[in-house]
Amino acid sequence: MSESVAITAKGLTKHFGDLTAVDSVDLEIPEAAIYGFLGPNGSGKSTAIRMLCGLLTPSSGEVEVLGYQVPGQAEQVKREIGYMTQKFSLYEDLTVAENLKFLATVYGVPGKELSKTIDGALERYWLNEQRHQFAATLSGGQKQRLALAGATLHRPRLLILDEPTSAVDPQSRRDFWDILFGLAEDGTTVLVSSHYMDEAERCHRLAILNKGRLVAEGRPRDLISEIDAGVVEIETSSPRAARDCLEGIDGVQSVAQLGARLHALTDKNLAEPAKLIREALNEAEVEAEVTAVTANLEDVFVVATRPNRKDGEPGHAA
Ligand SMILES: Nc1ncnc2c1ncn2[C@@H]1O[C@H](COP(=O)(O)OP(=O)(O)OP(=O)(O)O)[C@@H](O)[C@H]1O
Repeated sequence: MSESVAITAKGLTKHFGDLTAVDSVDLEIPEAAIYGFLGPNGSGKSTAIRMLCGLLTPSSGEVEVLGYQVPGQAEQVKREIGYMTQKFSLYEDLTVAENLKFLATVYGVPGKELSKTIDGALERYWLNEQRHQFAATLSGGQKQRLALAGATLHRPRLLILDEPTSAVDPQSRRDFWDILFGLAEDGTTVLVSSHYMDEAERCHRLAILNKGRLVAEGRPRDLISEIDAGVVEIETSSPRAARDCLEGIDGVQSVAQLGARLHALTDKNLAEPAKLIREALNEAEVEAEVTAVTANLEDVFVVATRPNRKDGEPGHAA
């Protein structure tokens, strides 16, 4: 990954009437990085991304993208970006190759480069065998690769992906990410919003937003190692009783269900968090296996987006 900066934002803010959708966000996004935006529904991810690439005018704040000032030079930026949303927006009654040809023409790819561009895209996105197939008949993963091929035909320096893999199976999601890593290696900066932790974990860097504010930022492994909490895993056949018993105990910040297990997030300064939890469960006669564990990204997310009990504001984990 190169160390140059692709995007700098200072005090980025967007109001919609009385609502502050994005609130004084400062960001520095490295060039050729896959940069993730994670946050609950309505936390401002899409609004922030759209402002960062010049598609939406900020209420206040400054953004520099690929050397251009936004919003002043937003038109120049638009030529450098590729945009793909979760909704499949290509023509279902055209073949794969016809869809790409249409898009290449819209992007102004010169006639003599057309077939080379399309052949290159079919190769890169593993769609050669489907080139004469109607888009409507493609699998979810193939449609998604076609959408990505379409969004990158003009070789954008910045690629925006809004929840790109919400409709595909895990294998297709892995394949898709392999392609993204290839694009980043070739120098493309990728902004991706997601609800999936496994997807967020693959990003080079992450911004976690909550109620429009940046509440954590960094490399996933650093966010995990610097988490402002202890994590205790609880395996029990009575998760509800365990939660009821633990919530509200001094030193326990929150209890969240992760798959079949519970994760209790405890104050970081507790000497023996597992002992505290074990004793509380024993006293309440809830049978459970209790172990102190290393945090994962979901724990980071819970800590970063939890309401701060004292003032009702989001907690700051960064
Ligand atoms: N054009 C708009 N007019 C009014 N309010 C808007 C507009 N666009 C977004 N909002 C509001 O701004 C807030 C942030 O929305 P945004 O779509 O950026 O969140 P998000 O984190 O991307 O959400 P999701 O994960 O659900 O896509 C929400 O409360 C949303 O309703």
